[in-house]
Amino acid sequence: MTTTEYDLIVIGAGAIGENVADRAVQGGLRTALVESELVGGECSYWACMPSKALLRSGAVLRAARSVEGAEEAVTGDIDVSAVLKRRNSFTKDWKDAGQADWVVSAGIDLIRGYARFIGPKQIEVTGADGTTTRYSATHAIAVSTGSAALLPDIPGLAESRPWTSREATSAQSIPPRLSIIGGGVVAVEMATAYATLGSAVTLIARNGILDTMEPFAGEIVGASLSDLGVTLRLHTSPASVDRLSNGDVVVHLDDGSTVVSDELLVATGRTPRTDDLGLETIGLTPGEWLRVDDTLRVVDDNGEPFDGGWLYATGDVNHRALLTHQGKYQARAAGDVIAARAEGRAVFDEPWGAHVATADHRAVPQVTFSDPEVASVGLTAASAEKAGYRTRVVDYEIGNVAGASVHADGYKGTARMVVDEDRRVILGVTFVGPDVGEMLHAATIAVTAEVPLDRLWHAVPAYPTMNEIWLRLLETYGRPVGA
Ligand SMILES: Cc1cc2nc3c(=O)[nH]c(=O)nc-3n(C[C@H](O)[C@H](O)[C@H](O)COP(=O)(O)OP(=O)(O)OC[C@H]3O[C@@H](n4cnc5c(N)ncnc54)[C@H](O)[C@@H]3O)c2cc1C
Ligand SMILES: NC(=O)c1ccc[n+]([C@@H]2O[C@H](COP(=O)([O-])OP(=O)(O)OC[C@H]3O[C@@H](n4cnc5c(N)ncnc54)[C@H](O)[C@@H]3O)[C@@H](O)[C@H]2O)c1
Repeated sequence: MTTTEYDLIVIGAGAIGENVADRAVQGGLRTALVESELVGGECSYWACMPSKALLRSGAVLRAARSVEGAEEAVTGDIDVSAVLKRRNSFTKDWKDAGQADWVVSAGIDLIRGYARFIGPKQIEVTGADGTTTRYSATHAIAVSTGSAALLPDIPGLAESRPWTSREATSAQSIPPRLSIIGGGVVAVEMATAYATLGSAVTLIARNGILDTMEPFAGEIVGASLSDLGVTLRLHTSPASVDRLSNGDVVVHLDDGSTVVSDELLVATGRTPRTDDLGLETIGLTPGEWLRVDDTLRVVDDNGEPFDGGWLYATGDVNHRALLTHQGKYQARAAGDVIAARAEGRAVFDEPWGAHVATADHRAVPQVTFSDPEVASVGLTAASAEKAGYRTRVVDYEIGNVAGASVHADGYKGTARMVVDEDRRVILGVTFVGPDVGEMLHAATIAVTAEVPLDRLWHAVPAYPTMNEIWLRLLETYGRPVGA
């Protein structure tokens, strides 16, 4: 069998793999990108975009209903079929011709099929018709195979044909009753979407809601899910699941009660897509996340580049931050550093250098598109304390800001800033409230650039915008008035 050679092979053409390949080509490398399903990956077809499209119409409707004068103009209900049609347009009806065209136009060789390692720097790709072809890389292989929904080991669950995020984001009709296991981001967003679109939703969350975020985020979002009609079953776990002959799904909870629905969505986290990648042929363990250094090189148990440093992993599969924007940030660094190393150019791998993903450790922004939204970056108060910082926590009600009171009648929201008292810089910010997602980037800049609080006073927010929350947080923190 002949083997075709490339400088770099990227496995997985999700948002992250595409960007690794693009940067490497721009850096002068002959690059192949292998994809077994749809070019664009999970984010375009079964995650970010369709989920946000399912949520947006309801968010706009609620926003109009929260402003007197506009409220009176809202005379009808949400148009479910129009929402689903709009969602389908974002996923291009699950066809990837446009994204595949972009890959080719970027100078990347697109290889359709399922890739498996057959040895160091070597892969075999199985096409849809079962034929296999072999490829080798002179410099590097980057694994960008993403993650899949994790099905917990609950008796009867797998047999009851549960939905994962894929079915929840691509459903063409709304089940009358939907139960959801999980209290994280997927569970909360899909509970919001499906309750708005007419399902009777029950959310089963063993640890409460959004439990890795600031506690007030889960409290506010939980209360608003209840207002939307979602039944919350918190601090209880599913013991077993049955799919009855009439199609109903029954979740038996560990408190002895049951939840019956038409569909059951499992939203309990992710598992790496490394189980069938031939990792055993290169000395790695199938099914594990691929641990990397800050230049996205896979590392061995001692933290050293694995097998001399030809293997990279970017995006969900390295488990640093399971978010598209953060994976793409890694991809830019990885594509550039692979090209720099291959061409013998300078490598900038010091913290915050051009070839590292330092922000993964310190400043990961995330917006949860619940109602209200949760926008956060950096450390929570609890995680900052755990990390050993001497902190001060400043809270402020966003509704007291003039811009928020104009934005929506009775605006309710909370902001928190976590300050490193030794350096007087911000470690983390969380905003909860309608439309706070669009305010997050200022916080990301403040945390990433470690802008001193004294200088932040000079970043004047425009009046009357909700960004005046910054001024209120600083005033609450206090400013030295001089001796
Ligand atoms: C419901 C949901 C909503 C989300 N919403 C957001 C959001 O709003 N914002 C955000 O930032 N993040 C969001 N995320 C997270 C985001 O979707 C992921 O972080 C992102 O998709 C990861 O991209 P990736 O390229 O690493 O993996 P993927 O997008 O999974 O791409 C991996 C690609 O590799 C291919 N592949 C796998 N194995 C092989 C193989 N052996 N050979 C060839 N090809 C292979 C797959 O087919 C796939 O196309 C959401 C996730 C979910 C589940
Ligand atoms: N807007 C966004 O940025 C966005 C939206 C959706 C998803 N995502 C990303 O996708 C990833 C996956 O989201 P997710 O919500 O599936 O995971 P998650 O880790 O956010 O939440 C998992 C939830 O499942 C619960 N859980 C775990 N095991 C369980 C079990 N055996 N029984 C009962 N409950 C169990 C956990 O307590 C938690 O509430 C996240 O890391 C997130 O970054 C991002």
